[in-house]
Amino acid sequence: MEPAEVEAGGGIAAARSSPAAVQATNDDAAASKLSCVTKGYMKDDYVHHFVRRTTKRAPIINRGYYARWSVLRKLMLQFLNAGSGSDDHKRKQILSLGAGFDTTFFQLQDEGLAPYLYVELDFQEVTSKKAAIINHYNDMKEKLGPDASISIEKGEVTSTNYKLFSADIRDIPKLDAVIHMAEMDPSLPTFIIAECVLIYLDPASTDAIVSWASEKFSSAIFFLYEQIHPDDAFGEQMIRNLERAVAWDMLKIYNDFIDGGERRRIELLELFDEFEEWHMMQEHYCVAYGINDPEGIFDDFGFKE
Ligand SMILES: C[S@@+](CC[C@H](N)C(=O)[O-])C[C@H]1O[C@@H](n2cnc3c(N)ncnc32)[C@H](O)[C@@H]1O
Repeated sequence: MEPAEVEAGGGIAAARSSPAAVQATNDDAAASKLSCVTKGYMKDDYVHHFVRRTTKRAPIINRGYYARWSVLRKLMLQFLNAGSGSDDHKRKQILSLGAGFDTTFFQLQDEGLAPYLYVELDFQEVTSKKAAIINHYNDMKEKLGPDASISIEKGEVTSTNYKLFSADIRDIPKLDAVIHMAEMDPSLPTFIIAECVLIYLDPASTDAIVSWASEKFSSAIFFLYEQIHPDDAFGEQMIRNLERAVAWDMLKIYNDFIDGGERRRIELLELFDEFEEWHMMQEHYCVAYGINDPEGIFDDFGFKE
C-alpha cells in the first residue's frame, strides 16, 4: 500500500473504523497496479477488468508498486519451486487473506505455474464484485475450467484450482470453516499472503490470525507486506510478533533482493529525482515472513542478497 492508497480510504485510522473505507483501499490498489502495467513495469492481463477509470500515478508510486509486486512474486515463485521435482508447484496451495482484486491466480494459470489450489478471502462486498467481474469476462472465466460455479450474490467462486469465498478474517471459527469448505489440505505446503490487510485489524485479531495459521498449516510460509508505523499499537505488536520471523524494509528489498536487471529496466521507464522521498517511503514498508518447515523443503527459501 502506497500513500495514494491510504489517501483513497481517508487514511489508515479512518479505514480501520469503516468497512467501506477499507474496501476503497482495494479499488485504489487495483488502479495503481493498472498504472504500472500501462507504463510497462509489469505484466498483468486481468487487472484492467477491475478498474473503471484509468488513472496515472506518479513515477515514485509506480516504482513502489513495482517493488511490492516484484518481491511477492519472487518469494511466491521460490515457494512454488521448492522441493525436488519439476511438478512441485502442483502439490502446493496458496491462501490469500484480504485478497481484494488481486489477479495472481490468473497470471500463474497462464504461465502453467498455478498450484493445486489457490484460495482467496475478503469481505462479501468485495468478493461479490470480484465474482461478478470474473463471471463477466471470458478470458478470466475460461481459466477456471468447465467445473466452475459462480455465485455473485454469495460472492463465491468454486472451481478445481481456484476458490473465492467471503469471510471476515477476524472471525477465526469462520476462517477455519471457510478453508474447510474450500477443501484446503492442512498437510500440504501452504503460502499464506497478507498483503496490506493486517494494518486494518487490531493487534489482538492479527495475533489470533497468525497463531491460527501457524497451528493449522504444519508446512507453511506466512508472507506479510505492510506499512510500518512503529509507534502505534499495531506497529508495536507487529514488531513483537516479528521477532521470530525475517523482516526487511522495502528499501533493502529493492536494493538487495529484486533482480538487478529488472531494476535497471524499470528505472529507465520513468526517471525521477525525489530520491530522499523514495528512500523514506520505502523504509516505511516491510516484508516479513514466518516459516513452519518440519520437512526442510523451504531450506532455500527467503531473502538472499
Ligand atoms: C489494501 S486492500 C489489499 C488487497 C490485496 N491484498 C492487494 O494487495 O492488492 C485490503 C483488502 O483487505 C480486505 N480486508 C480488510 N479487513 C478485512 C477483514 N477483516 N476480513 C476480510 N478482508 C478484509 C479489504 O476488503 C481489502 O480488499
